[in-house]
Amino acid sequence: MKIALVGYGKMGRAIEEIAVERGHSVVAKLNETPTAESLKIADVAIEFTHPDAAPENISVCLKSKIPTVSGTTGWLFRKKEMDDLAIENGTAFLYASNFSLGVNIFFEVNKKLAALMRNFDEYRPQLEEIHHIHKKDAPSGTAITIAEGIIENNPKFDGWQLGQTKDNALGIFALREDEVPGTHSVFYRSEVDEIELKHTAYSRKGFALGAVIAAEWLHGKSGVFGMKDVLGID
Ligand SMILES: NC(=O)C1=CN([C@@H]2O[C@H](COP(=O)(O)OP(=O)(O)OC[C@H]3O[C@@H](n4cnc5c(N)ncnc54)[C@H](O)[C@@H]3O)[C@@H](O)[C@H]2O)C=CC1
Ligand SMILES: O=C(O)C1=N[C@H](C(=O)O)C[C@H](O)C1
Repeated sequence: MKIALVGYGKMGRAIEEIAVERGHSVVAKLNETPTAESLKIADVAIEFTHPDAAPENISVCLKSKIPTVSGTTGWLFRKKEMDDLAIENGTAFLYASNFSLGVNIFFEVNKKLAALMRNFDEYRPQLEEIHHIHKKDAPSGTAITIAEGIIENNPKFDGWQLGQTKDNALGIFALREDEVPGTHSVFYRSEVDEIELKHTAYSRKGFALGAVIAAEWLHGKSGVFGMKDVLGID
């Protein structure tokens, strides 16, 4: 498969390494908005850039009819526009807040735990995410997906907020430390004990592998997809 890397930063480089190991060729490494010309020979585009740049980058890829995988976080208020563009242009779009297998399993366990805990008012859920100091957005896209999983399964919550909360808002603590690749925890705390569900990424390799597997899966398809489709999770 011929891959265009839109964004050749930490993730772009990690994706290149895995893509080449898996027999693909990287035909473009772009640190600026792509053009139809720069994408011409690509079978798929993989976009990991910046929250402010992602919608324009993805639009160009989809209008050029290139199936596109995006992992950039912090721009999701414009997701529906991108989904519509994929359909209008007869191509494919796949977004995931986190491409690692472990986190996608965590997402499912989190929803089941939230459903179980909704009848136990003595436990209050709270989220924590820890990332490297270069991260542009807070909370992380992954933490937002985890929060949505709890809100869907516990009618006591109707939204999330950064920091300590009371009542109906789920609290998310976003910490920035050194070069941490990404750690996410859900705590259920009572007066007497605590339950913790935690995922720790040791490096960016799991994110990069998931993005390449998603691109392999997307090649030749049309429509709007997520990691659940790639992993066959119902
Ligand atoms: N979904 C997932 O599994 C993961 C998502 N991410 C997200 O991916 C994004 C990128 O992360 P990193 O690679 O660590 O960041 P980075 O800062 O190392 O790399 C971003 C690259 O995008 C380039 N860029 C900036 N504006 C651009 C534009 N208009 N067009 C094309 N390229 C442009 C920059 O020059 C830079 O090389 C972030 O939003 C991060 O949160 C990161 C890891 C995993
Ligand atoms: O910026 C990062 O590095 C990461 N961003 C994603 C997020 O916002 O959830 C995924 C991963 O945690 C790393």
